[in-house]
Amino acid sequence: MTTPSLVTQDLTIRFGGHVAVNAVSCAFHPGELTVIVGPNGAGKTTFFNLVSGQLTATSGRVVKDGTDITGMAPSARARQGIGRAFQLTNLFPQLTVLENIRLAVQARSGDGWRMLRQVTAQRGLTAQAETYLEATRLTAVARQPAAALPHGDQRKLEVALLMAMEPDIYMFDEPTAGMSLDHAPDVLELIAGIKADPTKTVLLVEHKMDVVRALADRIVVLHNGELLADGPPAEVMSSQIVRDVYLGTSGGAA
Ligand SMILES: Nc1ncnc2c1ncn2[C@@H]1O[C@H](COP(=O)(O)OP(=O)(O)OP(=O)(O)O)[C@@H](O)[C@H]1O
Repeated sequence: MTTPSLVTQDLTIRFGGHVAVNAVSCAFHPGELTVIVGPNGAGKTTFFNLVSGQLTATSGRVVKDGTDITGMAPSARARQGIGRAFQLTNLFPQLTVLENIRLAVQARSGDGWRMLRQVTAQRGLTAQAETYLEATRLTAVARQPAAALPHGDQRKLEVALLMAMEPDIYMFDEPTAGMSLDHAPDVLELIAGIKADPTKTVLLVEHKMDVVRALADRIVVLHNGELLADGPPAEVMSSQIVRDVYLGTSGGAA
């Protein structure tokens, strides 16, 4: 077993009297894709927010490659290699697809938003951006404004932006939500490609059981903010407690 890249220790957050994530201890490893499932309100998105920094834990810790990142802002966590796909919020809608990806490459390369750069360096950025365009099969729409893309291509662009940041930890929250059936396989293939890289750790929140079956190396089940089960997909999905509280309460899940 590899050393975990990401560990949560007794991770907890309270909203008033409500404990949305309750003492969740979990370790995530490079080369492994973990799907986090659970009924509505189980705490999945809140758990993600605690890892990526949108929320700060009431108690417990988040540790990335041995560094305690619990108190860090989202931008500092991103610099530590935590990458989370957000719908649309990272896009500049009036800029083209290529320009959006180029900005992400530039941000990661440490040049920030500096405009005056040498032509050769600019070309290097464009060449890198083009590799992510090709990887996400967006080359044909490279010159279109991001805002003009159909929903499915916008989701692919979100994956391209995330890849351009070259994180160690990829976090996807329902990556095919709202996508048509013909676009979803492209995004799932992209995520499968990322998980094939033994240096990358992938966390996925997902409701669709066909997506879980296609991608999961491991399943973590949250219920009422607590870790209910954690293990290989076949073991977790056949466990009686999971069938009772999760599959039993979520009619569309099976
Ligand atoms: N900022 C907040 N203030 C108060 N309560 C919150 C807040 N964020 C989340 N909660 C509560 O925490 C619980 C967990 O919510 P969360 O969105 O994490 O669940 P989820 O498993 O992602 O659900 P879904 O599958 O419906 O997206 C819910 O009861 C929710 O109402």
